[in-house]
Amino acid sequence: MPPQVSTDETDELFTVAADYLRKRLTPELSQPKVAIICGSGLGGLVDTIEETDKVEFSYEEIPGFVSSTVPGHAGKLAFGLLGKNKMPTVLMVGRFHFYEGYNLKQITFPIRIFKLLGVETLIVTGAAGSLREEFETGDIGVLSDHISIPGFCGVNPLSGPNLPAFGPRFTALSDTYDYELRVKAFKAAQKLNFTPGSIKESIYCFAGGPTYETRAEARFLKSTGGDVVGMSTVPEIIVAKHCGIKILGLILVTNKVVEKKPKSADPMNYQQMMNYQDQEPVNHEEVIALGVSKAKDMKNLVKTIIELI
Ligand SMILES: O=P(O)(O)O[C@@H]1C[C@H](O)[C@@H](CO)O1
Ligand SMILES: Nc1nc2[nH]cnc2c(=O)[nH]1
Repeated sequence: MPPQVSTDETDELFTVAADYLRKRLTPELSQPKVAIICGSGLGGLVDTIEETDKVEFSYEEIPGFVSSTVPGHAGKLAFGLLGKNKMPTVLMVGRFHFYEGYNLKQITFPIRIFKLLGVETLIVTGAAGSLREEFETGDIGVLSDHISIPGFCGVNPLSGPNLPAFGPRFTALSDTYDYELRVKAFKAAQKLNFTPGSIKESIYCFAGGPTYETRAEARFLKSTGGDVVGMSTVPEIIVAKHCGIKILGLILVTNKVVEKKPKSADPMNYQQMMNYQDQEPVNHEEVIALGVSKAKDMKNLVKTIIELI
């Protein structure tokens, strides 16, 4: 397991990164109010910013940032004005994942930079597998809560020395997902005439990845009360909550998690055992393709939510 505490994590490092960006932006763009993290296949969200307004930085050039290594995650920060209300916004086009070998401090480093730049609202997007019959591929989940499986084992981005400049040692997560923002998400979907039922409140299970679930793990996750499962989102959300940023989580259901089992399997019945195997394994290409095909809906949704803020 990668080390949990990066030795170079100090208030100073965050300040260096924030100053680096501030110095290269106009006053209007250097104080974003909203930050958006784009999940797998959802990098197209950056097109919601007018080309003329946009200023981009590759992750490699920003002090303290690591690089995106996953296909479908471009690896750049884009600043611009978004929507009719010209909201100053910063987008992370591509995120970092635990399974890339980064520790949770590295993954969540950008969140505290956003805080220093003045961000008040974080919209986290991502791809996830559905654990429930009623969650179809292509549906959008508005996160109402999460279950962090690594968190139960002490794998938490806030472990190690606390940075009091950002928040307290102990952080309550019972009201992590902002109610008003969730209402705005549903209002925006209504305004955009989304098919009723295609956007639902969801509980996100965070699993470390990079493996997708075994059938038994899928059944276990389902029994925990989770609706969808993914390999990201929660670390960033925990750090944002710690430093007092309001949070909205939007998840695109890219696949059904494989978990089917026969009701009464007879191990000697060849035909029944074949049925047991009839669900196709999930793959990342399928996850990205679904993200790209629903990018327009996600873009419109995010833009409309921001116009309601
Ligand atoms: O970054 P997100 O959470 O959108 O990406 C999901 C989780 C894995 O990175 C990948 C699995 O296909 O999609
Ligand atoms: N763990 C997990 N992450 C995903 N991301 C997209 N689909 C899935 C999935 O089925 N399982």
